Amino acid sequence: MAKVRVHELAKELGVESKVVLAKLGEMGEFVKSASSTVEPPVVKRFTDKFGAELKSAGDAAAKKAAPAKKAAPAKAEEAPAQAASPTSAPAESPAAEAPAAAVRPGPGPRPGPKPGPKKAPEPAPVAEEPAAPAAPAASAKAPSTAPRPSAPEKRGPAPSAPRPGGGARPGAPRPGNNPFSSTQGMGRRPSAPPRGDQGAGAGAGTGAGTGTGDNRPPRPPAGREGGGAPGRSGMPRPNPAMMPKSPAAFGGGPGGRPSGPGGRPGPGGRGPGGGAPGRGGAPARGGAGAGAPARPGGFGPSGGGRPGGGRPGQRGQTQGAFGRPGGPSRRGRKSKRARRQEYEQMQAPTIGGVRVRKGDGETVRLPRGASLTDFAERIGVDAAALVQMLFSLGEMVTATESVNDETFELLGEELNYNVQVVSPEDEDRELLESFDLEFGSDEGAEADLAARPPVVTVMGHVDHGKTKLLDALRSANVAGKEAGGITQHIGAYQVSTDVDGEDRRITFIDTPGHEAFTAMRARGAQATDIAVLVVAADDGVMPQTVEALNHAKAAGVPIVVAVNKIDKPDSDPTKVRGQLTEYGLVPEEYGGDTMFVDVSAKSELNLDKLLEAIVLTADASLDLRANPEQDAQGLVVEAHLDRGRGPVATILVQRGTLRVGESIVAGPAYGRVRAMLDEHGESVEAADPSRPVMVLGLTAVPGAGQNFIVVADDRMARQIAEKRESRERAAMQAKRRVRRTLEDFMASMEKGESQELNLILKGDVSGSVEALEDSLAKIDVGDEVTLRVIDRGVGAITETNVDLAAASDAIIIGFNVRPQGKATEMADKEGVEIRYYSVIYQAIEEIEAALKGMLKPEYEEVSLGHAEIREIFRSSKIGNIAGCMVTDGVIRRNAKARLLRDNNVVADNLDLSSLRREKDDVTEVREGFECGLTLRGYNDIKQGDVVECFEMREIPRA
Ligand SMILES: Nc1nc2c(ncn2[C@@H]2O[C@H](COP(=O)(O)OP(=O)(O)OP(=O)(O)O)[C@@H](O)[C@H]2O)c(=O)[nH]1
Repeated sequence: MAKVRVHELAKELGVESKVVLAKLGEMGEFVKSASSTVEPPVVKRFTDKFGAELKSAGDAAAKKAAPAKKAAPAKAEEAPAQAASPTSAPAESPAAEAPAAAVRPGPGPRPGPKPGPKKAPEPAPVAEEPAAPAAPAASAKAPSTAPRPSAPEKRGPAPSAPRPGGGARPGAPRPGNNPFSSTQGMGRRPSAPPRGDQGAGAGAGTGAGTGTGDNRPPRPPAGREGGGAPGRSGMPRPNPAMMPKSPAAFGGGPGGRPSGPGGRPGPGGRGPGGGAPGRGGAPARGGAGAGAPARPGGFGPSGGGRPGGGRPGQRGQTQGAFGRPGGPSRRGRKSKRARRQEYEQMQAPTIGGVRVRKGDGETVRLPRGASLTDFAERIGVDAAALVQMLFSLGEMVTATESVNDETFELLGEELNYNVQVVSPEDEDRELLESFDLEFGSDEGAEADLAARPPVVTVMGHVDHGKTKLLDALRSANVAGKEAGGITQHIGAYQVSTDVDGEDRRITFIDTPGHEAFTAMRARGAQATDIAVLVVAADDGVMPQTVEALNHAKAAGVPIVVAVNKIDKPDSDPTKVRGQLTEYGLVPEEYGGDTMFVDVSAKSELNLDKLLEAIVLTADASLDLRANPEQDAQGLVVEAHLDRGRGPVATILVQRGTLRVGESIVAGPAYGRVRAMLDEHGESVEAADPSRPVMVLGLTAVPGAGQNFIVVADDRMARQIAEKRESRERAAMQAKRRVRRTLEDFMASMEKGESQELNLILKGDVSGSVEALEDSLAKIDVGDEVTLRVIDRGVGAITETNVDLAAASDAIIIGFNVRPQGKATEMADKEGVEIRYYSVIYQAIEEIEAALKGMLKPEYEEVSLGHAEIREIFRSSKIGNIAGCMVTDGVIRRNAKARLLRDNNVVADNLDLSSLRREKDDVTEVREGFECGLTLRGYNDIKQGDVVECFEMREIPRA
């Protein structure tokens, strides 16, 4: 299904584009204008939702217009019919025939000559004269001038001929019938009915039709022709704002270029008829055609032969004749718009010196990362006004920059809109919905659900043995099952265990630590069914034990406690039980409901008991079932870029079955599953619920915790992925933008600097990059220094990274990755620093130190001592020398000093420039000693004054 433009959709439903735009807006679709395209799924949703409603509204509107439409043709047809009736005067017959024929233009050409000769002889000689000229005319022109109501025969011949522009018959402008018009198109405007309408009205009176009226806005005076007005009266008046900007907007259709006949009509010159609401093009032509015989020397198709020159009525059609661009003059419209704006402005309140129209508290939904321009479009104001408004509110934001949620909230409050920034999850759900997809729930009924293995995450304090335990569980299992199998770390694995004679599988997420767990949860993804809390029996409950426990509890995940290292002599499993009881984890043996298993990862002790406890806990507190038959869905556990295999992602199937060859979209990555491997490196054809597999074939590296979903085809996958990517980018920009108020800006300008550390993070797996970024975000060094991660990614450090770093003064942090190609060389040349790490904490520590190094030093005053001035020696060379007694502390040369008189500071921040004991220059003099000193540039000292000596010392940053 091809994309559809808004106006096409509107036409289909018979409503105005703005109605469709408004409805789309209600649906949360962000469509700019009538010419914007709408994705097929959105169209479907739209028509499902509003189709019926709008269609009926559209029909109603059409019906309203219809009577007028129908009335005219009816009248017209009636008239000829009457005319043709035997009761009519014979003289009228020929003329009457012509219109009759014209009503059905198809046979048009025939009737002309036919009735002509046939009936002409019959009528009385009186009739012969006028009829004769009419007949040929009819035969030649009837088709084009088709609509000729009763007027002609009444008015008779030539003089009134042009008038009958009455041609204004809707059916008249039949394609290809006008021998004079080369431009006369085949139903170029399917909107013939309105034209007919107008024509019917306008033409009736003005004949002048001139077709020229086409693009004109309504001109009330046009109604002067009398006929025009009635014809139009039944119609909605075209809104100037809705008028196309150029004739081209009409598709150059008959309306756009009155063409042919219109060109020649002498009568056409009477333009006003054309004043009829523009589209009267067709009928006008009719009129013109009628006029043709009178003025055969037109310009032909170029139309507007003498379109009244600069008359407004003529615009839009002058091109051919005068070589002027045929576009409508904008003067009139502009002033109208300006007037409207002025009016609106008058009603608009002033905020910070800017007039912006306020809302009525209506809800405006914006995607995260939207810009002021997006917001301005939704509420129909000028983006520049919003920029200015924000500026006055202390925020400096450009119109196209992504704006953060708080700023939108602020704006919403000021302007009385309920701004809803759609959360990424909601946005994603809506995105999938637009493709008729839903993530997160099983399809089908209860009966379709089948039991699935529990998914387990191992958490606990540092060094309590998480990794060791995961390794032990895996190798013990592998050893038992497939001796010799080479296990690979793919981020998750499955083991099986025998519980009550039943073979039960358990899936372990192989990235220990609650960082991975929380990172997933932060994305709204919950992969974990059960948490194994590892506590070393020799160490007991530690801070991270509690943290992990809280995370699991917050996620509502049942906990199994693995009391580890029981092989150690100083282990005390009982103590661990006691400690955890305080945190609400009461062992079963104490009457609680938490299973505690004493294990030793090192000696592989009680591992089977731990597995059993997991299965039993799952059975007792969880209903782990999923539909294995549907299209697969799940989560990305880990992903990285493999040199040989390209992007590789370990995914966990949560429901459905994933098969090789299926199209999937995982976060912003998509592709077709080329191959699937399990933790033993064996290829897998199908992965059922709770099964972790490594998937090859994606186009990019998705992030840990992002969801994946099987879709119908690659195209859909790509569309979803692209949308996600652009949204992610926008959201990232919004997040990255440091919220900087005007005050901040001023302050940093005053300081003459602003300190910012830009980083580019590269890591081997997405999990580590995310963990690093999250941890960096938590470094708090106050407001003076900001840390910005300007780019992050998985894979080697490339020249592009160096390029970006050079351009933005950034440092590149490589975590378990090396540079690629000439990246190092380039970095040296560009002066870009690349730092390599393999331990996260080290990276964080160093960056924190760097940030602190960027802080301006802070000083504190440290009092050194006091000296009382006992005597003053005056020297012409060096000024007044104070003879002092150090009363406490020390007096140090080059230190700072202040002068106190009766305990009041009389001079501050003086420099103690020289210090002597006896005749020797000294650096310091201690309490109880006499000394002579001078204060640089200060001579106003008196006996009894006290010199306080102090130093400014840098305060070490915490
Ligand atoms: N004696 C004994 N030592 C163990 C046992 N389990 C783990 N260890 C040791 O404890 C240390 C830490 O084990 P890891 O598995 O690395 O601990 P971890 O919790 O994964 O540590 P982080 O990854 O730093 O959070 C290692 O030296 C292990 O050999 C055990 O059951 N008994």
